[in-house]
Amino acid sequence: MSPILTGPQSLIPVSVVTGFLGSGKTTLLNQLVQAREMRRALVIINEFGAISLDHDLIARSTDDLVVEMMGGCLCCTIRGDLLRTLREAPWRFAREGSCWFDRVVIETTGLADPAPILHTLMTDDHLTTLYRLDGVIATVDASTGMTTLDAQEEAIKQAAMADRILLTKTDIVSAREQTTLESRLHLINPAAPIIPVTNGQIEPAAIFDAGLYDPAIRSHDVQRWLKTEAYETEHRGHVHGHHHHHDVNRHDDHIHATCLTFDDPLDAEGFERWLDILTLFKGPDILRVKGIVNLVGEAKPVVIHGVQHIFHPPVLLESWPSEDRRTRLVIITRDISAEELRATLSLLTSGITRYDLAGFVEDMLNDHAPA
Ligand SMILES: Nc1nc2c(ncn2[C@@H]2O[C@H](COP(=O)(O)OP(=O)(O)OP(=O)(O)O)[C@@H](O)[C@H]2O)c(=O)[nH]1
Repeated sequence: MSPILTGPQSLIPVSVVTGFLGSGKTTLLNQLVQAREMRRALVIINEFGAISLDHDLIARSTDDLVVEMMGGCLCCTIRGDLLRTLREAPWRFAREGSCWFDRVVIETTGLADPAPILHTLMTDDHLTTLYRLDGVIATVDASTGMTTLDAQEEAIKQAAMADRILLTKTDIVSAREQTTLESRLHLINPAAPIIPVTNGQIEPAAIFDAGLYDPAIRSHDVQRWLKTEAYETEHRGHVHGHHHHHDVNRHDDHIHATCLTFDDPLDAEGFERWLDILTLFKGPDILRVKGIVNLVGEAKPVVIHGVQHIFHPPVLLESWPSEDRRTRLVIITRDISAEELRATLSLLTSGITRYDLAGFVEDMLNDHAPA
């Protein structure tokens, strides 16, 4: 390599896109990958839970630049999957003997604590000879951001560590709600510009090439988190926040993902009723519903997105992304067990009786009754 190309600028920039469940990371990536600046980007997606849908949902034209990682929560597998993927990528994706990509974008899971990810990117001996951390981008959902910041520490960390905060879904909140959330975000992270973004539409220049990530200009909390991470890595192995475990569907004692598949097409009415009742009674604890659905009488697949109490308009895809025509749902819940969720599935069957429904509603209410 010519000396002119050595130094930090010759390293491949890595951007980390973080943001809580359903806050619009994939929507943003789907827009970004269309941009000229992203032609030679390697995109690494990680998803929480055993069934992966993002890979099917990301723009088809980008197939060969998307690498997907499975196996659970990215903050836990950092030592394994991500590290290995990044180390191997230059030769695994070499074309005619040289590294083919000139940028890496990593989408974290919505539950990822960014600290261990950033720590690894900044300190791993091998990675720092290949890559430089360009920037951390956090998406914050304007419609559910406040409740999320109240309930989930991960969301605060994500916003605090970002160089840029992208405030998504401002199209569905009032100006007042937006301002209140912006003020709170500004307190959490005074250094990051807050950029409103609708449906992922933003110029890549506005978020890339932020310069070397510099924790020194981040808040004291961020420095403390990064230091804690360094300490824990050195002294105790990788332990942070939640228990280490091998169940890919579990994040901590409260949050876990349930994956449901249905071989036969679903009745639209029953399906809708089931979703309605779930959100009505369990709304705040249904953190995320994501799925590709095969409905009776509809040849095209329907993609559904729920984020807490908000159900986004379903989208009809032009065609099935693969041979797999089954309905696949991922439901991420807080303090609702997979068994409880499965028990609600009787609502999906069309021949439901009033009695069943009443019983179900009663069960839900009892669950919420004070002990
Ligand atoms: N109205 C509106 N909806 C949006 C906007 N951005 C994203 N959405 C919708 O929000 C839902 C979730 O978006 P995703 O991009 O899948 O969110 P995500 O952060 O990738 O979700 P996870 O990977 O599950 O954490 C989808 O239905 C999107 O269409 C926006 O700016 N406005």
